[in-house]
Amino acid sequence: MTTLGVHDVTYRYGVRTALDGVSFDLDSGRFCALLGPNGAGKSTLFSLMTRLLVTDQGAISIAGFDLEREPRAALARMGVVFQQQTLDLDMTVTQNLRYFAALQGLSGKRAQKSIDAALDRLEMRERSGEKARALNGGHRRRMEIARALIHDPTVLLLDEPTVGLDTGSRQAITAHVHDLADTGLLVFWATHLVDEIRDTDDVVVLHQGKVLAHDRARNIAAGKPLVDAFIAMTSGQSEQ
Ligand SMILES: Nc1ncnc2c1ncn2[C@@H]1O[C@H](COP(=O)(O)OP(=O)(O)OP(=O)(O)O)[C@@H](O)[C@H]1O
Repeated sequence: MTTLGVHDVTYRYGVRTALDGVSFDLDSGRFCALLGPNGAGKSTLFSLMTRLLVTDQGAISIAGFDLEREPRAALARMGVVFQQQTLDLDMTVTQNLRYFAALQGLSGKRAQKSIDAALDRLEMRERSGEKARALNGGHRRRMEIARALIHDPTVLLLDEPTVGLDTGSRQAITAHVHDLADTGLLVFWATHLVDEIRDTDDVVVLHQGKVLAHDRARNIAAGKPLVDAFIAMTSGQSEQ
């Protein structure tokens, strides 16, 4: 069964077409990069998947639930890390996570068990008593990923999660999230940074609102560095 299905999705901001007939299906246990240059439509697609935006053109399904017809069930199967940081810096790591767990209807021992498991997955347990403000950018991001996992989602969406991080933190987060895919989660990771993608990852290349390619990274690269294939695909096409 398709874990994340996007079928013929179109979205316009007034006269500007941000997404134009976008379709792809993704399976569990995979890391899939949504790769596109600035303005490709990545954030618009994420906003549609999280229902910050809605469209009547096309359909999105998550873990078998249609986002339009069964939004609660669909959204409950998804964990999201937005591009902008969304932590309360004056609360500790655990307090931030407990607050989010409560929003998801988890409390008491059940919440604590989920919080501990999520912290362990991101190697953040020993930082749990620290205020978010005391953490560096990389650890704040890990905490946001831990938070997105508390309700045990099927799909983890991350919108350019390494923006603003130093090289070491970027590499650590990218590696952690690849490990999550190995545990059976579908990870859908928007980026314009080709070096975050491994040969064995799936890639959806988005440009000017259209899917240019959907395949394993090594197939898209076709024996060249992926960055060369990406530049060749996305250059030489006029802006809308
Ligand atoms: N609120 C808006 N009003 C009008 N046009 C918009 C709006 N938001 C985005 N767009 C346009 O829609 C297109 C897709 O933008 P989007 O932000 O989804 O791309 P992106 O791939 O996420 O880019 P970035 O990497 O820069 O965030 C762009 O042409 C952008 O200018």
